[in-house]
Amino acid sequence: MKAVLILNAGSSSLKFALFPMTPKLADMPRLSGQVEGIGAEPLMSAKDANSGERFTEALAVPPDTDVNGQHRLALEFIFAWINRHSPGVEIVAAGHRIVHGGDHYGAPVVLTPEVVAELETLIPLAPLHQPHNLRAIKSLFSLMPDVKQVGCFDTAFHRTRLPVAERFPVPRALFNEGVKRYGFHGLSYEYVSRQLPDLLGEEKARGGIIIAHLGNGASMCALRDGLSRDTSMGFTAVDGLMMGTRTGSLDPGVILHLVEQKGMDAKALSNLLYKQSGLLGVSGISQDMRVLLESDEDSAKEAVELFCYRAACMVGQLSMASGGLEALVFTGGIGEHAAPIRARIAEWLAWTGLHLYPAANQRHATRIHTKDSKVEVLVVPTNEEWMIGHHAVNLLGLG
Ligand SMILES: Nc1ncnc2c1ncn2[C@@H]1O[C@H](COP(=O)(O)OP(=O)(O)O)[C@@H](O)[C@H]1O
Ligand SMILES: CC(=O)OP(=O)(O)O
Ligand SMILES: [Mg+2]
Repeated sequence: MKAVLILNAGSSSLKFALFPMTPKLADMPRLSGQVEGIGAEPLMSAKDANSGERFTEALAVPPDTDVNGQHRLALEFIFAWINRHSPGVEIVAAGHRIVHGGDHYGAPVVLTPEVVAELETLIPLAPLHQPHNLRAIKSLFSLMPDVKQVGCFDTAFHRTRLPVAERFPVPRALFNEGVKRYGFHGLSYEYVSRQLPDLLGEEKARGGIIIAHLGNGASMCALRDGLSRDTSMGFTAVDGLMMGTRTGSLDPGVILHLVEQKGMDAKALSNLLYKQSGLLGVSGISQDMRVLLESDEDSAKEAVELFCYRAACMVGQLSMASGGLEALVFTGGIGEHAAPIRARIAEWLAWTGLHLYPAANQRHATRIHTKDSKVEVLVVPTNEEWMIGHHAVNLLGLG
């Protein structure tokens, strides 16, 4: 059997899928799974669709292994598992999520060592993702030198954003050097937006839509005519919404204060903004929404409330770019699975006439709004892996 291997390195997870080519890309993967909790307690869960076997195992991580080391272990663990579960499978292509494509890459690309070298220059703009994305590609160069690899960019979907949504109010010279708003989670938005005509009808799907991708990394995208018009993340994936460990938007004066009054250098700041803040920083307990929702601590409740408030504010802000709000769509680990978070965000938005139907929300139904809600509210599981596979097969002319 021929198959396409997909690797999707997120900030706290490494997801994989092996899609059969039968002869075009299958809808469902033969093997799929992820190591989640990278940086905390990595746990591998995977599924073999052929045998129906499900597999879960905590990774043995030597003490003091940093996030990079944990991502490396996760990759080795996944390769070994795929090897054991894919006798008779011929991998004919591989597809990767690459978080930052910079100014140069606006569409999927066949990966060569030269392309990877160029993408390495963007590591400072996506320190939680780009190194892991590129490590997976380089590992496959040596493990499967004959297999063509395709890179798909999180930034690409936002190329249609409004020109005004591209700029920061900084001197022109910086904009010309590439200091601009790119946006991320584009593969997720592309996958989810493709489902909307079926779910909402063609006409409504062309209207003002906001997709909320709430995972360990979180962002929102304003769409009109099915295209990205603006998004909450900017130059880097630390902007916008509050996240698992990232601040999201922050008064730049806070950074000046930390440098001038506390003598923090770039490394310390990066650590604070990307790794010590967000849900983890405010709660002092965990970056994992599941843990916070179960906690009775006031600090956990405060972190959850701040997450929801800032998410609701962003819906208000982005409704400008989408020219109204016909539908709000939840996706990502939190968006798909955390009913209390969807409910609290909806409460803040009640003034718009948006109302959830609690029982539908509780069971994570596709449509979770009441009959009289002025805004449709959907839960649509994302599938970045399928989207990457689709692009890889098209670009390589395999399907
Ligand atoms: N049942 C659940 N309830 C609340 N939060 C959940 C649930 N399942 C997953 N999550 C949250 O989803 C996050 C991971 O989202 P995901 O989109 O997979 O992450 P990544 O950003 O690494 O791709 C976890 O950190 C966890 O907080
Ligand atoms: C761009 C980004 O934040 O990705 P993730 O949610 O996978 O961390
Ligand atoms: Mg993700």
